[in-house]
Amino acid sequence: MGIVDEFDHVAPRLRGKKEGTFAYFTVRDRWPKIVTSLVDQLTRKRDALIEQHGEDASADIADILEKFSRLRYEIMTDKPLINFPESGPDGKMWHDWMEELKTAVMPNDVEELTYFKGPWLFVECYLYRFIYSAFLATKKLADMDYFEDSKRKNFLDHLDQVEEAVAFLMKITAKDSPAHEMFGIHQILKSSLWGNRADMSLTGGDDHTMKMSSIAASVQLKDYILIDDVNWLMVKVLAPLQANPQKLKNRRIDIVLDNAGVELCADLMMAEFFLARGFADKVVLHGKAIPWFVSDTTENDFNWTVDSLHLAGQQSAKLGEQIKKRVEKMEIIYKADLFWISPHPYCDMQEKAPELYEELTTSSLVIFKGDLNYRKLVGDRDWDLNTSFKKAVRGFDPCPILALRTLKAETIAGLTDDVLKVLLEKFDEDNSWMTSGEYAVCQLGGVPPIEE
Ligand SMILES: O=P(O)(O)OC[C@H]1O[C@](O)(CO)[C@@H](O)[C@@H]1O
Repeated sequence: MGIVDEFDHVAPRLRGKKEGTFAYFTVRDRWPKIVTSLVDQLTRKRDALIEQHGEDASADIADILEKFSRLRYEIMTDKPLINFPESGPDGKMWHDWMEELKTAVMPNDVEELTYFKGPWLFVECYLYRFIYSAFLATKKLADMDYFEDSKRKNFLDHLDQVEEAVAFLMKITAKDSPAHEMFGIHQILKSSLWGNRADMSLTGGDDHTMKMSSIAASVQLKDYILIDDVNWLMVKVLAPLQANPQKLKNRRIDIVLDNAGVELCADLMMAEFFLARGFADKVVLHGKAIPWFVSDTTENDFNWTVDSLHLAGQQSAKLGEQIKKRVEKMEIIYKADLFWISPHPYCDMQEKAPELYEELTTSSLVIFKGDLNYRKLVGDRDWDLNTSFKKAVRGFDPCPILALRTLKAETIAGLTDDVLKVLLEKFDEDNSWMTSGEYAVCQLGGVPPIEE
């Protein structure tokens, strides 16, 4: 049903207008802060950019700064979203989606599509697309990744942690390793999960350094995982994949990436683990086509990270070489479908991006990394906390899906009564556990429950 849906009454979409919520705080404080930090960066880099690109860059910067100062004002005064120029591969689509949303979802009040009143997920994606359009309209800075510095710094700040985690991976994937075939799955998946703690959009691009390696976190932070379906995943998906009774040669696992930096390193480790331990013949990594949500992975980040792994140490250097070989042999493939930078929940994928959906049906497992992907899985709605995950994804099941997410938004589904009781005792009315990034889920969908 697209953006228009008949299920709206089931659970309302999150919106920034409700005071006291994280969405409200995000629109009021976090978005202006992210825009301000871009302004600071451009001002700081002005001379260097002019030296690199010539005098045209000066006018480009002035133009962007002017647009950003208007953007900040419009966010803070809750103005209606305006169409940006229909440029870029998805410019026309954005135009249509905004019209669709204004006329269909909010038919009685066109004015409602404002920064605070519009659906939080839609408006937040719009914000990052607006920022991109400001650069895209320039003569010299259209290709600039304005979030690059913080992404690279995040990687460089975690070199020791990356090397420690990769050393574990190398040990369990070595040809002569005595480790049982299933050994390491919990650590590798949870290392990828906890890598998601270190994202930079929560802090508006400021430092967010992980003190321990993601592998150490996988062991030490067990109690912070509110839903842990990894055993179920092993039984229902990974064991049959590894046994491969039909001797298939095209077993495929997909990872829908989230942040560059330390999280991407853990995701690359996970891809290598699946290939080296015989769970898949091919791993497809899905990244973003443009700079997105501050720290999301683009193709450039992927290539840079693989090329830079050697900076972390010897084991990481080996991993980097191994990944390059796998990319050449097309055992690891990087893709960036435009759907991942659209504002749609994943229940709309079949309608909005049928080819991508079809492609995912050929996969044995799609792993969705991070908070934004989770918000899109459950439609960014205010579900009752014990609503089943199956209900919240509203029919999205191209194949088994696994969400590896640390909680940074007030939406979640599938909590058991026992977990809810513990949370209630610890936090009472305080919702901070939903947004602090301290808690996490490893949640499986698209396969029958274990007891069936
Ligand atoms: O990198 P992640 O895990 O997708 O998180 C993105 C962050 O931005 C948000 O979308 C809110 O601005 C949160 O959901 C989350 O804090």
